[in-house]
Amino acid sequence: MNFLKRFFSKQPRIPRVNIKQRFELIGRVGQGSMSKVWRARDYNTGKIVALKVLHKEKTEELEARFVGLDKPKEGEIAVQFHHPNIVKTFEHGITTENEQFLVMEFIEGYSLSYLVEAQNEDMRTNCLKYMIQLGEAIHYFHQENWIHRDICPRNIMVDNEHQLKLIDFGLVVPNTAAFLQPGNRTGTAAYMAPELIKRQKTSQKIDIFSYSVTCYEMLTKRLPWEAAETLDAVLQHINTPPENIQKLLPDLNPQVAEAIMKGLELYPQDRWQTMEAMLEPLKQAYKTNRQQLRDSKSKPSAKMQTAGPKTAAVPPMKKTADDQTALQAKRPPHAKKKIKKNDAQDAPLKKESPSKKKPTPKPKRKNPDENP
Ligand SMILES: Nc1ncnc2c1ncn2[C@@H]1O[C@H](COP(=O)(O)OP(=O)(O)OP(=O)(O)O)[C@@H](O)[C@H]1O
Repeated sequence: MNFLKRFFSKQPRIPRVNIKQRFELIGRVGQGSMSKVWRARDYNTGKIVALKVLHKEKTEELEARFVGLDKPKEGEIAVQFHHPNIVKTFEHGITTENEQFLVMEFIEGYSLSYLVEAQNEDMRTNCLKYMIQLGEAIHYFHQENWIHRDICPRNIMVDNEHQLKLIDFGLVVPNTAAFLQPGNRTGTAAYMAPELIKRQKTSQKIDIFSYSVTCYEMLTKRLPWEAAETLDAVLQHINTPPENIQKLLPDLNPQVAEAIMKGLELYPQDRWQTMEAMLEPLKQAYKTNRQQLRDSKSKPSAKMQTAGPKTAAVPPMKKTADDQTALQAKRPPHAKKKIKKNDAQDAPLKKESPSKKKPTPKPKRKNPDENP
């Protein structure tokens, strides 16, 4: 049947690529739940690339959720993005084994999951900058009329130049009426917007919600709710308000705190209406803090006169960053993450991102799939 469909299809035949002939597979990197990713050398160009080969059955399973909607393939979507905070995809195609593959720029760096967990100097220094970069990537996405549907630290990397890059487009859908209809819960449970969990109509505001959860986690190393092991638990936690981030981080710049809390609103109409609008206070906070930092550097006696900006103290950190003053003076006492990030039961298996230095265990899938 599939053969007949393909035979009569008007789509141009895509030439099959023999991966082993075309690429030198230098080593596996990371661990995707939907794919295998290699650091590879492209024999055609001599360049080092990231080669992502999608798992055939899991991809078919995912595509079946969008049956009749003609969802574009991950590679078709990915090659369209041209943004400094989105990984560059050079090429996509089908292997001789009939798997979809993508050829991307290879990012030397870390998974944001690792940085969230490590809360190292890079993270403390650049956290607000990374939040803004991620917001810019999502804003671009939305302007181009897509919904990402899976914003979470696992799908984000930070390169060695401190540039954040969104890397995974497996669940991206067009922002068109057909794809906004209630029903399909695909995504990562702990980051899913309430309307998605409740199988209501969706919009680009589901990304604003996931983005806000991600920012919350970047700052506090924990999620805004108590542990959510299953989708049922997530259903319960969306009925309780998220813990106010300002309570955990009293010295956090209030503009940043309010922006995040508004992004976590239960009802989409109460959230930021656009990513651009949410970015405004974050950028403002960044600017203010740069200015405060400049002022405090240029006036050595200022320290004696005032205690400095309320949000400036970050005692254990090096005081060189432009944006560190926007962040917290101290981490919350219960910063250790208690929450395992699990998949929606009807989503493709999603797990914590591994990182170069700190591989994380695969979460267990607790229940069988629900119908989308
Ligand atoms: N361009 C890249 N450069 C370097 N490493 C990459 C790149 N793309 C992906 N990786 C690595 O491969 C891992 C898996 O990639 P990706 O998230 O795209 O796969 P996936 O199968 O869709 O994952 P999941 O569905 O579990 O989120 C990443 O966490 C990262 O470690």
